[in-house]
Amino acid sequence: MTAELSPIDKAKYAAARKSVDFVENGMKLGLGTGSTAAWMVRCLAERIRNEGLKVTGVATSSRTADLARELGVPIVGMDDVKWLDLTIDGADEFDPNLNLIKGGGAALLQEKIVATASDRMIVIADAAKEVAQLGAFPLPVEVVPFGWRTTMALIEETLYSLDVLNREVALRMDESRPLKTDEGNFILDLNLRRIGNPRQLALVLNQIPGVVENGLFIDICDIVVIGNGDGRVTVRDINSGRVEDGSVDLAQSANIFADLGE
Ligand SMILES: O=C[C@H](O)[C@H](O)[C@H](O)COP(=O)(O)O
Repeated sequence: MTAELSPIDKAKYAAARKSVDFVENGMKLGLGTGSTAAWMVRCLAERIRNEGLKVTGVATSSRTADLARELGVPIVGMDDVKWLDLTIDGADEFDPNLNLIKGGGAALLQEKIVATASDRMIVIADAAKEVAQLGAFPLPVEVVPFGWRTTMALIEETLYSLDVLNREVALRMDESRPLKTDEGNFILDLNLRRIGNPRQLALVLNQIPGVVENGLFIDICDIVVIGNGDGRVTVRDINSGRVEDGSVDLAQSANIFADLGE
């Protein structure tokens, strides 16, 4: 079958393909969640198959664990390794300081635990995810189901006290029921339009009883790999300040796509 990817999928593939160049033999890897991270798992599986690369993966969701196992990427639990060499994950938004909004796929809790426990975190994203200021993407906050309406009211009050002008908070639904995360929690999406002080907001939200974790990743990401639909990639390292431009061969994306029978 001849697979034709959309420009956005080509961009995600390009970023994912480039990111697996950072993976070395014997590494313990955090594997992110979402459509871009799924490309990374596919590219990693290809390296395992073709080069005999040996890695141990920790998945950040049941979806990623299922995909990785299906493709032959070895998966262990977080408690089996405790610490990781590298995590590669997608993001919903990233700003010039590589602060992120994550959780569009409801996996932010495991993603944050895994990324924080990694020596390095690489975010892979298409160019549209880059923003000057975080907040256009609604900020996901994971809350326990018990008393979630009270938690939501406390969040709204907190946003008011921080002078956040736009503060629409919505319970994320899965058809007619509240969406449940892998841990059985709910997600509240905070439509704030712009987040003036992401560091402060991340800290304050986590003080509210009932909040388990929020989708702001502050000072966690080290490198972003930005992909474009024509195969161009940019690698930006926040620690060294280095920026490198390159490109990946998009022809291989169709092979991976076809190999998977998609
Ligand atoms: O909960 C999901 C994650 O944070 C994803 O990494 C994020 O939503 C980006 O997903 P995608 O690559 O599908 O845009």
